[in-house]
Amino acid sequence: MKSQLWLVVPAAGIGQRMKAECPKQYLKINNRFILDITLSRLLDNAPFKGCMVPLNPADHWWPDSESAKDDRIQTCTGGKERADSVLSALHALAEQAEDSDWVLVHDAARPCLHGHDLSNLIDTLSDHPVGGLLAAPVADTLKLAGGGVQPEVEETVDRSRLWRALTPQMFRFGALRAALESCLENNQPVTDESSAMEFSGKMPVLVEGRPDNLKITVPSDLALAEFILGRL
Ligand SMILES: Nc1ccn([C@@H]2O[C@H](COP(=O)(O)OP(=O)(O)OP(=O)(O)O)[C@@H](O)[C@H]2O)c(=O)n1
Ligand SMILES: C[C@](O)(CO)[C@H](O)COP(=O)(O)O
Repeated sequence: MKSQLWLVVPAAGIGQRMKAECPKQYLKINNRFILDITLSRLLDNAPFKGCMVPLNPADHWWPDSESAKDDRIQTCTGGKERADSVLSALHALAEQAEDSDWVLVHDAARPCLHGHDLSNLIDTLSDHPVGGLLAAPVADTLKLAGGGVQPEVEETVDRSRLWRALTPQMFRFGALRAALESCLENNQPVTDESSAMEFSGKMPVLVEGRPDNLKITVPSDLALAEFILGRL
């Protein structure tokens, strides 16, 4: 039987680095919540069986979103860290998904995902035993900072094999769930799904994606995201 494709969009963060009046996923671009833009760009461009969005328990914006009225989308309660929220979503989907199904995880804060990158990731990994992630080769010279209040260069790092991890990241449902459970049980901090799979001994595939798949993180990212979306 063909593996189904599930979508998890972690949206339970508080956007501390954004220093905004609301969590950044509820800031607006062209009068739409960033979360709604992200979800529509995913759900309208790939055949997902279902979508789970972990929300912050204090989230009171969701009922006013377009997505709250979309019956393709379910919600659950997120956790302390992003990995907790993703695992919470996998637990919420456990009755519906098979271990061999694919789950694609994409940050709510990345609304600029290009449809070609989404379909290329899915097509590239569809027969792969492990899965992988969108990523972009590092284009800048990288410096390793020394200690101290005014950081100084300790060394210049060889960037020839360094990539920036993006999202979506796509793995088999059962394997990702087990990998995240193991990391969290062992207090192994992970900031993306690939790290959890790596800790379980796997080697996820790097699928090159557009560097403008921006994660809105700090205030200056908002205008940049608006510009990028205007050109997609
Ligand atoms: N406990 C958390 C933390 C983050 N996220 C989500 O994970 C994505 C990427 O995380 P990040 O950019 O770090 O968002 P925040 O944690 O909100 O940002 P900050 O670290 O500045 O607070 C975001 O869509 C965020 O909503 C989540 O679902 N649950
Ligand atoms: C998942 C991610 O977007 C890949 O780069 C990144 O790790 C999220 O990190 P954050 O600190 O939760 O923003």
